[in-house]
Formats: sequence, structure tokens, C-alpha cells
Amino acid sequence: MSGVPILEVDGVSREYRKGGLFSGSGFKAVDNVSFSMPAVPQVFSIVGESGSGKTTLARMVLRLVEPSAGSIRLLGRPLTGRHKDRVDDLEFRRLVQPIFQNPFEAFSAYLPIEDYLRRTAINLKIAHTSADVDQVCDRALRSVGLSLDRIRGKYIRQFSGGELQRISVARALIPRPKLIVADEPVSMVDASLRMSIVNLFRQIVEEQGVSFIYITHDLSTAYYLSDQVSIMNAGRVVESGVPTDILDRPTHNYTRELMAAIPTVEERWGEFAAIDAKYRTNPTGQAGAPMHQTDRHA
Ligand SMILES: Nc1ncnc2c1ncn2[C@@H]1O[C@H](COP(=O)(O)OP(=O)(O)OP(=O)(O)O)[C@@H](O)[C@H]1O
Repeated sequence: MSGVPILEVDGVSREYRKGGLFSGSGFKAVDNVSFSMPAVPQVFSIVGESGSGKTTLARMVLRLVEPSAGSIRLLGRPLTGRHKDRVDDLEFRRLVQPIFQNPFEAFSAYLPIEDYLRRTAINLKIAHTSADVDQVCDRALRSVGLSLDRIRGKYIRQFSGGELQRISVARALIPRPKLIVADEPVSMVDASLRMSIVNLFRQIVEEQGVSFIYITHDLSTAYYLSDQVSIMNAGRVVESGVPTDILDRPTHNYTRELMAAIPTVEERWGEFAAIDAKYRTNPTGQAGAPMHQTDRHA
């Protein structure tokens, strides 16, 4: 495997204006952020409260927002600016895929869900014949515990949030990307399913060699899942390192405050007890129940 880092973010900033055109002032949503993700597949988490700049940073990596300053390199090649060896759009979409927060917004209510997977395979030129397209989609779905036969002809209303998020992950896996940028991917998913999605990410890192940027406000899932964590506050990275170092020896007050916001064992127990109670009123786990068969196995 080449030793070239998957991603190098170097002194990246993004400025916006606050207030009116004449009375307002500029501010940095992201302020001089640098980090690097090594060639070896890993999960890099960016943790911070609402407004800390996480999504803006993710959107710059996804090339949806242009940095005001700094540079981003993918596998040693520029993603930003006008360089002659800049990664082109098709290549970029094959190498880097997003997963967004709300799986219900990721798909239209009026199209069978497999159409999205097929379109990704066709648009990214991953498969050409209809049989190949089906095979590529089925392979991706199987790697998240589903299959093309199981989703065929179904619409979003026929899936749970956890299943839809798995389908979003399958769609992202179609081009066999090197990097997935997942922005708050479990915040809209029922608490009982969160860990199964997070475990699925870990499995994909290990079995398929895909690196993840995991954006979250939840320090506990980041701690559980990540190889490296950066804590963001007011656009800046205030702390970074391996999760155990950060949680055992936080150096910044903001990190301590985030840690204090992690529920205690008793509070978590209350959450699980509530889920358990829902189950007792609906033991079959059918429509409306919090957990689905397909979401149990990761
Ligand atoms: N297009 C924009 N124009 C102006 N301000 C913006 C724009 N996008 C983001 N911001 C501002 O930049 C700051 C950082 O926003 P960002 O969405 O990156 O934070 P976040 O940490 O992802 O928060 P959340 O978890 O709520 O999405 C916020 O103050 C936000 O209002």
C-alpha cells in the first residue's frame, strides 16, 4: 500500500458574513484547521457543538464549499484551487462519498429506493449493463446486511430510519471509495440502532479498507469508534489525538465541558429502560417498533 496520506487539510479557513451587506462583519466559520489522515484506513472524528464549524469543514472536504484560505489534498493531489493535477469531478466522486444526517431527506418519496443505487452506479460509470449494475448494487447492499431482492420495488416509507441509513451507506460504497464523509449520520436514528450503524462503519473500515471522517456532537460514539479525534470549538481545532488520550487527559476546558455532557451510566440505563418498555408493548418489533430485524446484526 502506498504511504501517501488519504487526506491532508492544511491551514483551511472559511469566512462568511454575519449581519447585513453593509452593516455586517466577516467571521471565520472554520479558522486555520489542519489535520492529516494516513494511508492506513481509519476513522477520524470531528467533534463539537452546534455552530462549531464541523459541517463547513466537511463540506470543504466534499468540495461543496471552497475554502477562503488553505489547501486540501486527496492522495497527494490538490482538491482545491486551480491546479493542473487537481482531482477531476468524476474521479473525486468515485474516491470520496458523503453520508448525510437525515436518511429520509436523502431519497425521494416517489422513486423506488433501488433507483438511487442504480443511478450512482451508472453516473459514476461503475457498471454499464443492467446485469452489472444490479450486481454492483447487490454487493454494496449485502455489505450492509441487506440485498437488492429485499429492497426491490420499495419506497422510503417502507423502511425504518436505521434501514434507510444502511441503504445510504450502501449507496456510498458503490464506487468502492477511499473516503466516506459522514456528517452526523446517527443523530436522526433511534438510540437503539445507533451502535449498530457505528459498528457497521468499523466493519467497513476493516473489511473494505475505507477511511471515514465521522462528524458528530456526540463524544461517546466518537470515543468508541475513532482512531483519531479532533475537537472543534468556534471554528478552531482545540484538541486532537487518540480518543483515550483526549478523554483521559483533556487539556482544553471545552473538551471537559463536552465530556460532562456525556450521559452517566444511570442516564444511559434510563434510555435503555425506556426502549425496553416500548418493546414490551410491541414485542414483535413490527411497524412502529424501535428496532428492526435487519438492524440487529452489525
Ligand atoms: N452559508 C453560510 N453563510 C453564512 N454563515 C454560515 C454558512 N454556513 C455556515 N454558517 C455559519 O458558520 C458557523 C458554523 O456552522 P456549521 O454548520 O459548520 O457548524 P456545525 O458545527 O456543523 O453545527 P451543526 O451541528 O448545528 O450543523 C455557524 O455560525 C453557521 O451559522
